[in-house]
Amino acid sequence: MRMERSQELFQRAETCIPGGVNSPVRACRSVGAAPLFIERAQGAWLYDADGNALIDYVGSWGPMILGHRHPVVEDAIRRVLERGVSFGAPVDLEVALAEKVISLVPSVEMIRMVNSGTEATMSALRLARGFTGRNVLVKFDGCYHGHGDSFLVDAGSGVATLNIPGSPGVPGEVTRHTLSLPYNDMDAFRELMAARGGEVAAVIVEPVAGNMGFVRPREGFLSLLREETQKHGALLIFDEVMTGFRVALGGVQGLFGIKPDLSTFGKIIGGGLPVGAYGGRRDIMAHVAPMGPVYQAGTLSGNPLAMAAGLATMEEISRPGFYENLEEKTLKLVEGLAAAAKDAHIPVCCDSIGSMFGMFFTKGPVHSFADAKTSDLMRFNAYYAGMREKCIYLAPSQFEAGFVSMAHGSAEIEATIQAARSVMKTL
Ligand SMILES: Cc1ncc(COP(=O)(O)O)c(C=O)c1O
Ligand SMILES: N[C@H](C=O)CCC(=O)O
Repeated sequence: MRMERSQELFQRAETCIPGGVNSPVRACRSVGAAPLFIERAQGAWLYDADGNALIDYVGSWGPMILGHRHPVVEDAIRRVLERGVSFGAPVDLEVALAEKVISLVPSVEMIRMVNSGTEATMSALRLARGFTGRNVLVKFDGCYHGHGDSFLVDAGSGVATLNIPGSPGVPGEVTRHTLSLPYNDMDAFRELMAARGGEVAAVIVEPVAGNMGFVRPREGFLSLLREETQKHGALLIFDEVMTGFRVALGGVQGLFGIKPDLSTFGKIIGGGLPVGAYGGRRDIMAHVAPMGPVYQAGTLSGNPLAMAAGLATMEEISRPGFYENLEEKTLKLVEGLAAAAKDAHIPVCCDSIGSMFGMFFTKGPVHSFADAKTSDLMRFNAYYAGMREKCIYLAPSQFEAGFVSMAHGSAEIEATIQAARSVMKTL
């Protein structure tokens, strides 16, 4: 694989952007590689600056569920370009997207659009604190809820990848209100709520975790969170920035039939443009300014380009059979990867829900961040390097999930499994 142009661009980037990237995981540091600079994308494929064509399982970290350059999404964006790209005033498209999300997610009665998942979770937490008059936030180790101060305690994604315990610049006065528990540990959660439930403003969770690698909730875990929060007057926030419209049309809450008080979204609802959103019970959302006193605002919030791309994406994924088809592709991929590992006598733990998947290099089982960290990272790094050399583009970290898009056909899935078969033999 040629990399001269990517390397040249990265050297330039390192002189003017911290680490050469605008988000840490992209730098590929933990896998000891240099990032590929992407020139363009089409369907399931990325084309880099050196002309390499790669099968993409990152999908811009989740949004590209239809694949790259879907014609319906592009048409919707083009139509907005003819109207103007930003007005800082209400537009019909924001109402349509709000109505669409509300129609698909029963727990969401009102919703506010923001510009990123980080903004969505920060705003939801402020709202939960404003609504309950309490300060304590309960989260789970290895979950990532964006880079807001309160969430940078035992966090997943880049924080886990770079092995950062917290972050300088985050005041202890803020994080002392954050309590982090092992994911899926029901006894620890019961005990915490029994001791401090009356102080808890919100419990936030990735209802299927994707930022410590892919980890599904144990049976009863999410319903326990629902029962205990209700009992103690705390709000339950499902962070569905990654899982929303990814694992199923109604997100994890639709799949498992649990109604959180608030939910956060991002990624897919923006169709690849910068978007986040938080929504939930009407009586809680009524506290958001200007309807209520909890302040939250945004110059570009509800941006028409992003609303149009999101809305077009949402229409496409609402078509009958969409999720069944996508899940079938993903299962085929995951079964193929597991079989490749088995034949090479390499212990792995593969799993998926909908089109979100993961593979740990451990015999498992993996129920928590501590379990995820038993994965053989040297082996993961070698696997990542081998797959990239074979033009399979995976997230450059064991602590990230993978995504299949509607544009992945059997040829791409089969090529990926064959690449894994040959790489696994070398590990
Ligand atoms: C579950 C979850 N919450 C929040 C975020 C933050 O979103 P963003 O990167 O758009 O700020 C992410 C992704 O980064 C995420 O996966
Ligand atoms: N895991 C993160 C989001 O889901 C990766 C995106 C990023 O931080 O750049």
